[in-house]
Amino acid sequence: MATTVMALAEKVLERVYGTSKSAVSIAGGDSEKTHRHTHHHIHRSKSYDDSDDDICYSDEDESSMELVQIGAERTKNVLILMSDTGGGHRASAEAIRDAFKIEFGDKYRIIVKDVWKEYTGWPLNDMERSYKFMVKHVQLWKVAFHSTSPKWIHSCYLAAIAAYYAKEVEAGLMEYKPEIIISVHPLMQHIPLWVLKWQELQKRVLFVTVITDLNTCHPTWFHPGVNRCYCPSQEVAKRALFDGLDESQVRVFGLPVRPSFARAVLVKDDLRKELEMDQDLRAVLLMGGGEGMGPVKETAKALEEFLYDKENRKPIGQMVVICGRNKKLASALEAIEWKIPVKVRGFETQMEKWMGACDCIITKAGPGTIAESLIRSLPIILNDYIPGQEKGNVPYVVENGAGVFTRSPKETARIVGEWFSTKTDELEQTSDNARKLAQPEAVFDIVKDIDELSEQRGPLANVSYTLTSSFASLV
Ligand SMILES: CCCCCCCC/C=C\CCCCCCCC(=O)OC[C@H](CO[C@@H]1O[C@H](CO)[C@H](O)[C@H](O)[C@H]1O)OC(=O)CCCCCCC/C=C\CCCCCCCC
Ligand SMILES: O=c1ccn([C@@H]2O[C@H](COP(=O)(O)OP(=O)(O)O)[C@@H](O)[C@H]2O)c(=O)[nH]1
Repeated sequence: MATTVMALAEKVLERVYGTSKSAVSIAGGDSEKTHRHTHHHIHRSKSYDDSDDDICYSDEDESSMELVQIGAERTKNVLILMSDTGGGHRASAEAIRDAFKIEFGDKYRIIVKDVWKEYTGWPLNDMERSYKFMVKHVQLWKVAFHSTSPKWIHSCYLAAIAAYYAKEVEAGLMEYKPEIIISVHPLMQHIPLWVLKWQELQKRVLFVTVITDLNTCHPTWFHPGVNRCYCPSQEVAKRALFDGLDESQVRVFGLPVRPSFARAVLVKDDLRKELEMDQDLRAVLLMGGGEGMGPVKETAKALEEFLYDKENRKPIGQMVVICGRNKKLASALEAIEWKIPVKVRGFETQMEKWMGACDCIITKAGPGTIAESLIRSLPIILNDYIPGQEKGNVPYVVENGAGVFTRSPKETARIVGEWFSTKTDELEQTSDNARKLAQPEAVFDIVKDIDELSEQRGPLANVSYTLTSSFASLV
């Protein structure tokens, strides 16, 4: 079945691009099918001299693309492919960018881009909105997630989209002239890898995937054509091997979290002063990912009740609510007169400070927020998860003793109330467990491994593209 679908999809591609002398593959791995094509919209002749490692694509026609290798010492371009479907992909992309800068200074030029959004059309350029809509209607997301899990189904969808947008994606990739491409998104393996193969660049451009889901991730993350697949946990690594990746492709370092979490020395008292919080009361951080999802308002109201000592008419705790990009939620919460100290914030860029100033966190099971909370040793109450990719994050936290799961706002507030009064030992124990699970160095291990891979490739990897304006006009 998969083979038939692939063959059909390739026929479509042939119609779109004509016949090319380069090898074209759509799905990769076992179901990969290669054809010989001549894409007549790029007239080029290739000269490649193995003996001195010179790579040179010169144009038959000056208006074409030229690919020239230059000195080994120059800055290498690294393109990180991401999309703002949720806040986690951008956070991981920025973490990788910052770690490259810290470790290697100017050796690499890092570009973080949603190439789909900038270069393609519907549905690829509208994934943020579609995703937001789908996760609001969770049953719809559940069906979409699970029904696209079989390889033949998602390969077929992606091949059809590739047939339509390959030229645009190619233009996007060429613009940034990457020697290394890092995908931090589940839907950004197949199409770029196929374009690289079509361009005969697969051997020269390093392509790695950094998975940002902790457990039950979608199989589109796993593409056998990658040079490396960085898995944040052993659970994900097992899935990668099961889906056909080779052990030599898989590395497990942890989920990449911004270096400001790993490297900063933060003192709670100083942070509370800086953030104008109460110095003495224990603090709970309440959030719902980059989009402020989940039962945030209901939980805030319940917390107000449980963190207020009615007998003595004084608060026993304070609360910080980070609403992310959910402006409606922020203004609704700001309009409430609270009995306890409450800070309502919008999208915060220094999450490490807010987490460092608090004693526990309530959040939906977003992998980024979980990994960051573990680094800050915050006991976690998970109050929601997106079906599919976030479901497995719940046992990851709960079974490791780093937190609890409950969907009930009242139960959540009761647990926080106890942690702040009669069960402070439990709070500390959970905090210790969280610290043990944290992998603050993951992002540095990932960039060091990428650097090593790139060094191993030697000067062959030092490819530079020259994209002439007339090539651009062809795409
Ligand atoms: C015969 C069966 C028919 C079934 C019909 C299904 C129609 C297909 C429609 C939609 C495709 C759904 C894609 C599912 C793949 C999901 C891969 C995945 O894990 O995506 C997750 C990301 C979001 O990232 C996560 O965010 C989390 C927090 O919110 C958390 O941070 C986590 O770490 C992240 O991984 O989701 C996306 O990016 C989804 C983008 C949705 C695009 C919707 C486009 C719909 C329009 C047309 C369909 C185009 C077909 C796309 C091809 C997809 C092939 C798999
Ligand atoms: O105001 C905010 C809210 C969230 N985040 C970050 O957004 C990411 C959210 O990722 P997660 O995987 O938890 O959930 P998603 O938003 O992808 O659903 C985390 O790194 C958060 O620290 C942020 O920087 N500022």
